[in-house]
Amino acid sequence: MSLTEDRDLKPLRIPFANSYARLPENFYARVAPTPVTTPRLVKLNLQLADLLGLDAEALASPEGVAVLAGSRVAEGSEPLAMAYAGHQFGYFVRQLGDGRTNLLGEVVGRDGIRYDIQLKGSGRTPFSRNGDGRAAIGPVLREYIVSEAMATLGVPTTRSLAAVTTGQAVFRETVLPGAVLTRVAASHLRVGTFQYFFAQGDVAALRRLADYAIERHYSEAATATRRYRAFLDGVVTRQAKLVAQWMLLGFIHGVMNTDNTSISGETIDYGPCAFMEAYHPRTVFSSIDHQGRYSYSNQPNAMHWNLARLAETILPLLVEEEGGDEAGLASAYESLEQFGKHYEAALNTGMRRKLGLTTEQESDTSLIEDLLNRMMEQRADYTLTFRRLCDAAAGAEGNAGVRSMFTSPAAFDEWEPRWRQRLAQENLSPEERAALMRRTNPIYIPRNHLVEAALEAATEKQDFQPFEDLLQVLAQPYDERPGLEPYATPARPEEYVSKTFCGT
Ligand SMILES: Nc1ncnc2c1ncn2[C@@H]1O[C@H](COP(=O)(O)OP(=O)(O)OP(=O)(O)O)[C@@H](O)[C@H]1O
Ligand SMILES: [Mg+2]
Repeated sequence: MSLTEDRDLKPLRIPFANSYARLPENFYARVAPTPVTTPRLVKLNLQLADLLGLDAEALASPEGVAVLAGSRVAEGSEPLAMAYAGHQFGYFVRQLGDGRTNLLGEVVGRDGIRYDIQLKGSGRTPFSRNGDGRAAIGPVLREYIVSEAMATLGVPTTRSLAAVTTGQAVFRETVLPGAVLTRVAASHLRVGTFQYFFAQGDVAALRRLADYAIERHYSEAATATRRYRAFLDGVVTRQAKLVAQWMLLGFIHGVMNTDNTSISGETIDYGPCAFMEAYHPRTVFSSIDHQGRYSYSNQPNAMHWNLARLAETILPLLVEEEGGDEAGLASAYESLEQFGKHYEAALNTGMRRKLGLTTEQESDTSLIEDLLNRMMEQRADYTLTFRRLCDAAAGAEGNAGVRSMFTSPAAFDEWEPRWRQRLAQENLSPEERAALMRRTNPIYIPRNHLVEAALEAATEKQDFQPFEDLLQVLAQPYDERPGLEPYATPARPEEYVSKTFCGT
């Protein structure tokens, strides 16, 4: 990138305003990133830098790149690795923690929100266990692509500020180029952070952590009569809405462990994630998820389970707040019960919108289910079916695209009259409806084979052009452009399934 060759240096100043580093010492380990040999900037997110009030030119200078690679600690940075525990595929691990990431510090963005700036892949920490503390270029770019695509699609998520290569090899099944991702989040608090102190029976730390989370993310809870209940309600509501958004986009997180479930309600940790292509509720991408624990349709259950683990950790606070064991427990249950209601509401509203409906009728649920069942039987591409439905909404002459999604188009033809009858009960013109639908059903998502191709070019040939091209297309996911058909098309499933998505 030519910006790195700029000799006219601007000093790098990051206006850190750290709060996590003020918490007690047992919340983290103070540890600086490990310097690397030859850092090289692959990508800098100019818009995000601007939102954070950071000087992009200075970030792209050799000094800035050294900071982004972890070779240099910027002034005001108080690097640390956060402590956390977590249930991984249902099994509890008392101590995980940031084994390959360093929180550099926090900045307050132009939007007034406080953001963590964190390096991922920046070397060993006291939480590394047997890991090397590093990340390979492929997974770093996958996280960059998918997190930024999710942000553009309006899904709460961690963001990607930069990707740099380290010049050092990492050893996985093969030797791979190493890289560091600069990740930005409203915070990196996880359900697992609460579990860490719960496992130690440290109620004082839990209270401190909950108060910190309330101040940072749920200020409305601070003034509530039952602040910890209000906090739990807040997390439950945000996570229910988040998972509904994933479902509406066909997004499969892949590794919904409690340490990968954020308190802020943002999507975090893009490991074995993928967008579903042929619709099937039981789709799994992670090669280690043999039981389908984190399959597409199990995501709401998995999240509800994770939230129950959170509720468990703050039970002592709820008991105190309610003035008794039973009342405290009842409060936790009541809060968790809200998950289904919020999830269903968000899902149904979103699904109606996908179908072009602006009003609500009870029979809509069965209309949606009927379509999804037909899509499942016919292995119809999830994203494209809804997108081509927008063309059909403009008039029956636009049916060809959506019909072609079904192996047997009769499956669509049988459903279509039901849908058209329902549409006729609303007062939108076909053009208005199609336009509305095109703003909710993306045409471009991070197609798995394109993500893989971009990662492969970067890994094998240090060719970052496919990565750049993909990012550019994904920056306008709703706006269908001529010549970009390959970006909208799935690979043949048999080509795709042969790849595994677990490289971290
Ligand atoms: N190469 C590695 N070296 C050291 N620790 C690692 C490495 N890879 C993963 N870990 C640690 O293993 C645990 C689980 O890893 P997981 O893949 O969920 O997280 P991650 O992708 O490293 O990070 P995050 O959740 O912050 O996105 C975490 O504690 C993580 O820090
Ligand atoms: Mg993780």
